[in-house]
Amino acid sequence: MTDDARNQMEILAGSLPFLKRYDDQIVVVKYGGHAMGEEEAAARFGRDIALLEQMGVNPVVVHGGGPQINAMLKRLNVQSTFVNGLRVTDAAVVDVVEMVLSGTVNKQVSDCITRAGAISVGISGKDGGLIRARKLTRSYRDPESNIEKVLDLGFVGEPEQVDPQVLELLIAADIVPVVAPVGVGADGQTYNINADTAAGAIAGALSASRLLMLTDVPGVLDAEKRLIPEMTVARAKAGIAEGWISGGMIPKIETCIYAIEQGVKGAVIVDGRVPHAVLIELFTDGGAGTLIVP
Ligand SMILES: Nc1ncnc2c1ncn2[C@@H]1O[C@H](COP(=O)(O)OP(=O)(O)O)[C@@H](O)[C@H]1O
Ligand SMILES: CC(=O)N[C@@H](CCC(=O)OP(=O)(O)O)C(=O)O
Repeated sequence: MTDDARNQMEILAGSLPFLKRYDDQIVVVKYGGHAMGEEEAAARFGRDIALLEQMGVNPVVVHGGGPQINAMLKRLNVQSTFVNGLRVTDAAVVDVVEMVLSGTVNKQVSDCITRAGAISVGISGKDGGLIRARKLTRSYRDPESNIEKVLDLGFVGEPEQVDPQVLELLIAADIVPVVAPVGVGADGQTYNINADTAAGAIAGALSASRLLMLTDVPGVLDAEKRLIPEMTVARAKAGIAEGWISGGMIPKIETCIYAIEQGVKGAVIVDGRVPHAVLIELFTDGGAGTLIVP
């Protein structure tokens, strides 16, 4: 037997405790638009998810697509801006958001997983009554007048109720669900939901054992740009207040805190551009990225 073959078998044998830990467990993977990268990276992600399914883990993918929406808005000459990592979404923007997320991106992601040998079905939060949304209302203190004001983000929604039945049916049939973060209101209005928020709500509703947030940075970085391997909820909140956690990292952190409060055992922010990021996180002792702990 060659050294290579021996090493390979060592790795396989070493994964037994992790296989037991995650056997039949639900792992929600949030696949950020920035993590998607080139074709080869996406194919590799598909193979990792297919491998998890084959190993007896139940992966559920919730994807983003911020950069992909930006590209389409630019092509169509529609303007949009962000406030605290959330896209201000008017009627024209919400149409483009749904088209890109539930269309192109959703199908690309489920196709990557299916081509890697698992069966994957892409749906949006509007399918099967998965995500009932309501308009997100945020208040902020106006620095000039020091008065509390309500921020109007248009058709940005937050999950009001998640009915995981459709996901449970797919999981029971050994199908990997891929979810686009679009929800529908009681009145039939389509809402643009931040993908991190949607992933957290789905992880909570499914009582997932892990929530992995794949993005384009090594994890949460401190004010000196050093990776923080483990962070308490209190430190995360301080980071937002002090400003060294900003932009798209804010909904990620808020989601991890929410998921932990809902009973998800571990919420991690990892660099999705690193080959096999998902497997490293789940099947090694050290893991990767930033683990948020209570
Ligand atoms: N403290 C921080 N640590 C890491 N990234 C941060 C921090 N504060 C802000 N960010 C920003 O958050 C971004 C990740 O959020 P986002 O762009 O929404 O990613 P995704 O598309 O994967 O959801 C990073 O690229 C970085 O620019
Ligand atoms: C309300 C809001 O901001 N929605 C996001 C939905 C996509 C998303 O979250 O994509 P990433 O995970 O790639 O950032 C947006 O319009 O960009």
